Order: sequence, then C-alpha cells, then structure tokens
Amino acid sequence: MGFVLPSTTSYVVYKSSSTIKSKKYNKRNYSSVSRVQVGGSKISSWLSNRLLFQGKEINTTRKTTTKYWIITVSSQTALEEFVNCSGSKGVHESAGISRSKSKVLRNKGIERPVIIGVAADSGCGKSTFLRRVNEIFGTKVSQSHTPQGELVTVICLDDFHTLDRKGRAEKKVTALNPEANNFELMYQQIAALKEGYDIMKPIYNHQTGLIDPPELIQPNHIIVIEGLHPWYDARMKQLLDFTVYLDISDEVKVAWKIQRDMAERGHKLENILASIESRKPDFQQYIDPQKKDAVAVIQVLPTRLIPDDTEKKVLRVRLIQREGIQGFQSVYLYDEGSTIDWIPCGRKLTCSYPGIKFHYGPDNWYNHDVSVLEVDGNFEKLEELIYIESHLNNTSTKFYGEITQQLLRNSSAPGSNNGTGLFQVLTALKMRQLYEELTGKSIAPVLV
Ligand SMILES: Nc1ncnc2c1ncn2[C@@H]1O[C@H](COP(=O)(O)OP(=O)(O)OP(=O)(O)O)[C@@H](O)[C@H]1O
Ligand SMILES: O=C(CO)[C@H](O)[C@H](O)COP(=O)(O)O
Repeated sequence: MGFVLPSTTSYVVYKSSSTIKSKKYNKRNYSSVSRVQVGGSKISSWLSNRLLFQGKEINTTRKTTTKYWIITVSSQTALEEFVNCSGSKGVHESAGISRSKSKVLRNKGIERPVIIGVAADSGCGKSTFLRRVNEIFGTKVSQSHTPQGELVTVICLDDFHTLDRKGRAEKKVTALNPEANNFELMYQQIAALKEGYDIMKPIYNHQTGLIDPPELIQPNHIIVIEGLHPWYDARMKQLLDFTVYLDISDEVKVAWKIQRDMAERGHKLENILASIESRKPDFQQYIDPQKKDAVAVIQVLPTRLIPDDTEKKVLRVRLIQREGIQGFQSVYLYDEGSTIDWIPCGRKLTCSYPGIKFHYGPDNWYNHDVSVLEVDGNFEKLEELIYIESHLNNTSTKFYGEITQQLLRNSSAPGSNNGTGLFQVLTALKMRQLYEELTGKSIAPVLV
C-alpha cells in the first residue's frame, strides 16, 4: 500500500460533511476510506493542533498521496475521545480538551477554579468592569488574546462564534443569535476548565472578523467568562459560582457606544445607530433575559435629577443584589432591610448641580427577593467618598477606606465619579470574598 502500518491498533480518520470520522484499519476499510472526498489540509491542521497536548498518546502515520490519517492508539476509548471531542465539528474542529488534568493545578495549588460569568451587550462596560476586578485582585495580566494573570483569567465568549463576520452577513444573523455561536463547545470547554483540564479554545478575531487557530487556556484560581451569552445555555448556569449582569438602558448604551465607536473605531454615527437598531430584537430575545437570574445586576439609567437630560453624563445607577445566595451578603446602607433615602450633600460631601441622591431598600426582581442600593448623580471630590464608604455595610473590604482607595487609584477610568465605578468596586469585592469562601484561601488586599 505504500506505507508502513504500525504494529499497535490503527484507525483511519477522515473528514466527512464537516465531521471527523474513523474506521478501524484493515485493507477493506482502507480501500473504502480512500474513496471518501475529504479536506486533507484541514485535517492536517486539526491534527497537529491536537497533538500539541496529546502527542504522547497518539502517533500518526500519513500516506502522503491521499487525504486521510492513520492513527495509532492504545485503546478504542482513546480513539473515541480523540475523534469525538466536541471541537471536532465545523469551524471549531481544531478546538479540544486535554485528556489528563492540567499540571497547573499542582503548580499553582488550585483545587478547582471558581467560575464567574459577566453578561452584557457589546459596549456596555464589561472590559471596563473587568479592569477594576483585576486591580482589586492585584493581578497583572498578559497581553495575549485572552488576558491571563496569576489569579484571574478572563475568557471572552465571542471566541465561540461559529459564524465569522462574512458568514453572519451572508446568513443575515447577528452575533447575538444562538445560530452564530457554539454553545456545545462552550459548555464542554468551560466544564473541562472547572474540572481542571487544559483546553484549546477557539479565537474570534475582532480585527479581521475571522475565526483564528485556537489557543491553549489552562485552569486558573478564577476564570471569568464574559460576553453576550454566559448563561444563555441552562447547563452553563450550573457551572457558574457567581453571575453579574450589566444592564445598561438604551439611552445610555447609545451614548457610550457612539462615543467609543466614533472616537476609537472611526465608525459613522448613522452606521452606529443602524447597528444598534438591527441588534435590538436579538438582544431582547437572547441576551436581556439573562439578567433575571444574575446574583448582582448593575443597572445604569438616565438621571432623575435633571428633567429631560439629553447629555447622559449624570447617571442613576442601581446595584440589584439577590438575597439568600450562599456566600453572598448584600451591601446595605445604614440599616439592613430598611428603606432609606439619603442626600449626603452638605458639610462632608461636596455636591454641585444637580446633587447626589442615595436610596436603599428591599425590592423584587423577576420574582426574586433583592436589596437595591441606588445612587443618582456625580461625586465632586473622589477623596470624600470615604464619607459614603463609612455608611455602607457588608462591603467585604479588608481595611477602612479600601473602596475609596480603589476609586482614587483608577480615577481616570470611566464611571469612577459615579455609581457605576462605586458599584463595580463593590461587586469586585464580593467576587473576592466569594473566592475566599469557596476555596478557604485569602487574597491580600492591594495597598498603595
Ligand atoms: N461607567 C462608564 N461611564 C462612562 N462610559 C463608560 C462606562 N463604562 C464603559 N464606558 C464606555 O463605554 C464604552 C464601552 O466600554 P467597554 O469597552 O468596557 O465595553 P464592553 O462591554 O467590553 O464592549 P465590547 O463587548 O464591545 O468589547 C467605552 O468607550 C467606555 O469608555
Ligand atoms: O456583539 C459583539 C460582542 O463583542 C460583537 O459585535 C460580535 O462579537 C461580533 O464582532 P465584530 O463586530 O467585531 O465582528
């Protein structure tokens, strides 16, 4: 036949209708497989990626004149794991999961990663929020496609798009549509990370709009998965230890997106508005419903302090916190469970027009008991936030003034002078406390 058959059990692996298939090798199989029309180069890249972390267990022999692979494996089970890995389909055929647990677990002393989901529409401040989270965890992150730090890895779920930009345009679907995403692979890979396995995660390239070859992601102390659909798939919900939804009202979303996409991405105003309009139905159907199940929701609304405000520079921000969640104690103002309206402007807090108003109280959120902390208005002098901080309880800080210090350290980050920054810091502190409760480990606070 022109090639040497290895002595252990061999299978012929080939691609048929975008699925990887296999047949036990024998002469008869070989003749039938050789008639299958397959994409040899695709199999080749799929296989070489897979071998990056499975090389010790699987050897290959290739007959160069035809488009299939002879795989030699130690057992039928090994072959099944190799061939049936969920990534071995469609555009994500080169994605995969390691067969043995990651060495990182022992090297870093990780028992099991804590998994946190952050959901929001595009342009709603996920990256801004996660930069604050990393600051609070004191994690320096890599500049790679997926930011990986000593403690925290942040996976962007856009990487699980199955349709690239052109594909979505041809099929006339948005990136928010489940049809454009591989939820099966997402679930398999995040579950694998939680169990301590390495993964080869696909990459969606926002510069080119294409799907790039996968990258190696290893378990970490905390894995944040952020994007459009962190718990759209019910199985994903079971994997998440904590969930945050950034609920940005349409008016504010438009203002933020126009400012970013015109200043940073050179888009025209009419195109930005058209894109927002075209995404609305899918946003309402697939993304927005996730907010009803989040443990913490940061809701951003137009101010009530300025009648008919058009600028959207003053915001009313609400931190909606689920009650009765293990490991999560909601932040309260003055007296837990009471309803309180508070205007702190005066001797200890400088306020200029239109002032600042706080509200705290119990509420109902999609049939769940919640506590809501609300702030409308801007902080004039950030250092005076210590006065606000001293009236908040259950903040999960490690020293007096930690919240104020965090906001001062990142004073130029968007939202530092209003409720968005304050509630992002509070939520990040809750993540830290939850991690400590779940793992029994302690994270040192970042001191200036
Ligand atoms: N709290 C805030 N106040 C004012 N502007 C904000 C705030 N948070 C974010 N923005 C602005 O909104 C824009 C989008 O923010 P960011 O990049 O963090 O969103 P994103 O959800 O990560 O977006 P994408 O998913 O499209 O990458 C940025 O220009 C940012 O400056
Ligand atoms: O909703 C989004 C989340 O970031 C993006 O629009 C989606 O990922 C597609 O990206 P691009 O517009 O760069 O092709």
